[in-house]
Amino acid sequence: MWLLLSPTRLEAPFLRGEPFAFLAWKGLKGEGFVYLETGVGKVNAAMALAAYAASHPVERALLFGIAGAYPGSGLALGQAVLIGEEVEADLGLREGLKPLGFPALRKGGARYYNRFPLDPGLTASLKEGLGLGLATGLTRDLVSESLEEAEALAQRWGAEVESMEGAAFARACLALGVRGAELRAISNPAGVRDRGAWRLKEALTALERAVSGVLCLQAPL
Ligand SMILES: O=C(O)c1cccc(C(=O)CC[C@H]2O[C@@H](n3cnc4c(=O)[nH]cnc43)[C@H](O)[C@@H]2O)c1
Repeated sequence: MWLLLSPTRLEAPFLRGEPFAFLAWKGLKGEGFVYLETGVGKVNAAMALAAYAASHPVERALLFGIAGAYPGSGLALGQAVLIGEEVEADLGLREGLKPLGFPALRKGGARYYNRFPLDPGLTASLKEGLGLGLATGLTRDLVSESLEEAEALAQRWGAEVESMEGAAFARACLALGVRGAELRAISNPAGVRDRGAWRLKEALTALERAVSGVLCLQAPL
């Protein structure tokens, strides 16, 4: 059983199931999955996963949604990618959390500051099963508002994809011991606010294809 999460219902119009309410969230119970609409941003993503996992067994979780692509990423509008690692870029100083001297998370002898891996085994299985590429995600509660800002973030952190939830989900998965993967479809160039340059329809088509593929994969993941 998958726990599927997306920030908005607009990113999951293709999912069919029995509607239900869980605390502050709405969801669907479908064939092989439970879906939760988390709401936008880091706190919503982490809260929805943690609250659900506190009262239900979660075998594996997938966060999916639209995202921006940084300049020079090589990613096309409408392209779906899996995220291997997430950067929480608005935590600590502009240089990150390390200069402050304490990690965001300690787990199994490891210290995590601003970078949080998604589950490597689950991500590798999805990459092979779906034939998708892998990218590094960057997360902030604020979206980039110019190409200059987007370029600087991409350079500073070595990231290709910008979203508002990924790092919070990855970090919550690590903290809770949930196997988690993240799938994004590129809707816009990061830093470009002109909606005429966005390709929402193409991104939603790519999400539908990839999420349907995830639900169809037979091998035990
Ligand atoms: O109005 C704007 O300038 C603007 C710019 C970027 C994103 C938004 C959203 O409302 C999207 C929120 C939603 O989608 C994800 N997303 C999509 N593209 C981006 C992006 O370039 N940077 C960050 N997040 C993006 C995000 O994860 C939210 O869930 C509006």
